[in-house]
Formats: sequence, structure tokens, C-alpha cells
Amino acid sequence: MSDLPGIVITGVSGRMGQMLVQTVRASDKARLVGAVERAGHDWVGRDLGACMGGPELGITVTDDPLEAFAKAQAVIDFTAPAATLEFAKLAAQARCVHVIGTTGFEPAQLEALKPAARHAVLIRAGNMSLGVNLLTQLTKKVAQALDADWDIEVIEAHHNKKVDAPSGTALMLGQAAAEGRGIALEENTESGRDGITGARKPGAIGFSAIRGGDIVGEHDVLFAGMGERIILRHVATDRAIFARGALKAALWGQTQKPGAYDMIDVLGL
Ligand SMILES: NC(=O)C1=CN([C@@H]2O[C@H](COP(=O)(O)OP(=O)(O)OC[C@H]3O[C@@H](n4cnc5c(N)ncnc54)[C@H](OP(=O)(O)O)[C@@H]3O)[C@@H](O)[C@H]2O)C=CC1
Ligand SMILES: O=C(O)C1=N[C@H](C(=O)O)C[C@H](O)C1
Repeated sequence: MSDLPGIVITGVSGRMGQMLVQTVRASDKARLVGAVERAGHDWVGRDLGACMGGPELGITVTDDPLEAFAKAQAVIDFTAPAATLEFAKLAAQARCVHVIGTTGFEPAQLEALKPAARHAVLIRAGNMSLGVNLLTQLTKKVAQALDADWDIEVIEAHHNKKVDAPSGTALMLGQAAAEGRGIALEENTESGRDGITGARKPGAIGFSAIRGGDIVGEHDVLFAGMGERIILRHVATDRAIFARGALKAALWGQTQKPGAYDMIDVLGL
């Protein structure tokens, strides 16, 4: 029996779920001990490796998260908001580190996640990559340095299967810009422009979303001034960057006290 932290992956058949299986299996710092899918999914009850079209891995995909979490030290969860809320309660019950990559939460759902962090380590970020987390810091600095007459727009592009907008990353970048400028994002957001919108609200932080093909994830923070523009950009070309970040978080969380953390904490930025 290995001493390496055991990891369970939820939503294992998903785009990120399958990327996480590869990342955890390739790591010499963790071992994959469980795989969860929703009840009724055709992977449930079958060997994970066979489901993914490869050799058997000796891990049976389960629809019983608590049974899987009880054997693990960390849960990596890239699913959907309602599922993540349930997983948070169960991960706290099992005292597992819960790494949450899921995006698209309503404010009330984020509030409902809080109790779990009293009992377990909960690490949540709308983007787990090093590059985007660095970009949030740069965005904050630039917003701090510029006057409020520079218009700030966050423009994001993703694949045609993405269900939420603005992306979790766009919201992180918008939040960083708002913090840099010293304003509340909720009171200064402008998004979904269509029709006779009227002029841009002074001081607003704008959001625009593009959806198409297999775009992994692209984000621009545009600072538009009079006679000049600054554009900060991150382009993801491989979902492995998110999976590597999530695994790093799961390992980092092993030595932390219960509480709510993000990737800025994990990366020490
Ligand atoms: N923070 C980050 O760095 C990143 C975050 N994301 C976010 O991660 C999430 C997943 O993205 P992606 O992998 O592309 O999406 P997919 O739709 O490919 O995968 C989601 C998976 O979760 C499963 N799922 C949903 N509900 C449950 C449940 N109740 N129990 C178990 N499994 C469940 C889905 O099953 P089914 O198909 O049956 O619905 C599916 O297999 C999104 O919110 C996305 O925005 C993505 C990339 C990076
Ligand atoms: O759904 C995705 O694919 C992604 N989601 C995250 C987001 O909402 O920002 C992170 C990444 O951009 C990919």
C-alpha cells in the first residue's frame, strides 16, 4: 500500500475528468484511487481504463461519491455547480481536500459552499493554470495604475460545448480589475450588450463571450484609453495546464488547515 495521497476524480468521463485521469496517473506524487460519475451514466460499474478505451486500471467507476471519498485524501471536481455543492458536503464529511474547478456558480451557491470549508480544505478557482493566476495579479496592478477613464473590457473565447458565461476565468480577471480600481465588481458589470444599449457606463467593467469549435480557453483584458490601448492576454492550448494546477492544489492542501483557499494561495502569488 503506497503512502502517496489518494485522489478521486468526479465527472470522470468529462473533458477535464479524462485529462485529470492522465495527469494523476502520470504523477509520482499521487495515486488515483477512485472515479465518480452520475447515477445512470453508462461508465458506472465498469473499469475506468476500459471506459477510456485503454487497458484496465482496476478502478471501477462508481455513482456513490461518499464511498469513493472515504478511501481518498483529495477529491478533484470539475463538474457542474449543483453536483459540486453535494460533493462539498461529502468531501467535508470524509475530511478530504476538495479541489473545485467547476464554474458557473450563482452567488447563493457560492454562499452554500462555505460551511464545508469549516471542516475540510476547500480550494476553488475558475482557472487552475499558472498563467491565468499570474495574469490576475498583472491585471490588478495595471488597473491600480490607470485612471478610471480607461475603459476595462474582459473578452473570452471557449469551445462550443461550454454552458456558462462569462467564464470563471473572465470573472476572476474582472474581479482583479475591480480590486485594482477599488470598486465592487457586482455594481460595475456591463455584459451581454445587444440592441440600442446606450453609451458605455463610465467606470464599468465589460464582459464579452465568444463560443466556437474546440477553443480551449482565451482571455483578453483590454484597457482602452484615449489614443492608446493595453491588452493583457492568456491563451490556453492544452487542458493539461488546468489538470496540473488542480493536482498541485490537491497536494498542497494535504498540509493545510480547514478553510477556503484559491490558486493564489496554492501558487504563493
Ligand atoms: N477551473 C479550471 O481551471 C477549469 C474549469 N473548468 C470547468 O469545469 C467544469 C467541467 O468542464 P468540462 O470537463 O469541460 O465539462 P464536461 O461536460 O466535459 O464534464 C463535466 C462532467 O461532470 C459530470 N457531472 C455532472 N453532474 C454530475 C454529478 N452529479 N455527478 C457526477 N458527475 C457529474 C458530467 O456528466 P454528464 O455528461 O452525464 O452530465 C460530465 O462527465 C465546467 O464548469 C468548466 O467551466 C474547465 C476547465 C478548466
Ligand atoms: O469550460 C471550460 O472549458 C473552461 N472553463 C474555465 C472557465 O470558465 O474559465 C477555465 C478554462 O477557461 C476552460
